[in-house]
Amino acid sequence: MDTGHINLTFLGCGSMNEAILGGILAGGLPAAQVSATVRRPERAAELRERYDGLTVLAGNEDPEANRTAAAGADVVILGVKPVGVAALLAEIAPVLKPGTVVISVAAAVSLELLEAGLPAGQPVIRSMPNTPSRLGRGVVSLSAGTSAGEEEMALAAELLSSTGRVVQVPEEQVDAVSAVSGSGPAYAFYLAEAMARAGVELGLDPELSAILARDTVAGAGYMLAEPGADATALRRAVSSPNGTTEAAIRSFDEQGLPDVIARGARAAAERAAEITAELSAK
Ligand SMILES: NC(=O)C1=CN([C@@H]2O[C@H](COP(=O)(O)OP(=O)(O)OC[C@H]3O[C@@H](n4cnc5c(N)ncnc54)[C@H](O)[C@@H]3O)[C@@H](O)[C@H]2O)C=CC1
Ligand SMILES: O=C(O)[C@@H]1CCC=N1
Repeated sequence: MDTGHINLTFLGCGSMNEAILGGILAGGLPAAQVSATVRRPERAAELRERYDGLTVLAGNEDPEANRTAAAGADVVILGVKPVGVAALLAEIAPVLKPGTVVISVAAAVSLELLEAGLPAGQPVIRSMPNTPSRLGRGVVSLSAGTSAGEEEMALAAELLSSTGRVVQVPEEQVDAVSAVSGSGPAYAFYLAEAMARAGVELGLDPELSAILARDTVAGAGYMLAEPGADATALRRAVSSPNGTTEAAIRSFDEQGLPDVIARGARAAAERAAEITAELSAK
């Protein structure tokens, strides 16, 4: 798939869309082919400063920003909060080219809602990325809308491949993907925070403990990223029989930590379903 002449635009460019933008530019798509819209001019200036050659339009000073960016695009990536998606679609629907591929990264926003806000036949893809995309270490799922065929899915996969791994899932699984990999980086950061606090309780200097925790979670992440890595085998390699690690893991198991994590992920998926229901009731 040739992305050589693709014009790509990011509508809304906060944490998630900037992470994708960063990954795609680092992957070699020329900034001249990419644009982004934001609300505040200060945020636009920040992005222009950070990404040389990127066109950034700010809605607060140019009410046509989203329409201008969307009208010229072959692919648009919607990166606003779920509650803002319908209004954004209403804004851009009249100016989109018929073949423009609309990708939404919004959690809980169904393909049905996306398609209802766009002209019939517009190719739409629902995706669930995560923030390590910025480093090319993300994982993103794609689910095809009714008018997104193999060609559009291949184009989206090709564009997003520089952000990390791309998987295809049926839409019914997106909330589960979100609960594992969409929110997942926050779980890993939460673990690092908890480990740092544990070190302080054991008498370490807070700054040192934060460094130990951060570098350890990052180092473990690098090991997991190696080809063929297996989390269970890697964990066992740290755990000497009857040693210190085993004592910690036994304590985690006795306290039901795997269940705690499963219940947390379930809460994330349930919240996604709740937001979907809230949005469809509007
Ligand atoms: N943050 C994450 O790790 C992930 C977020 N997502 C999804 O990504 C979407 C964005 O989330 P975040 O980046 O975290 O939020 P964010 O608040 O950092 O970014 C949203 C951005 O959109 C801008 N914006 C809002 N309305 C706009 C409009 N009409 N025109 C132009 N810009 C507009 C806001 O000013 C803001 O900068 C959400 O729908 C979320 O569900 C999905 C996966 C992971
Ligand atoms: O917290 C959220 O709602 C979004 C979706 C997945 C990660 N962040």
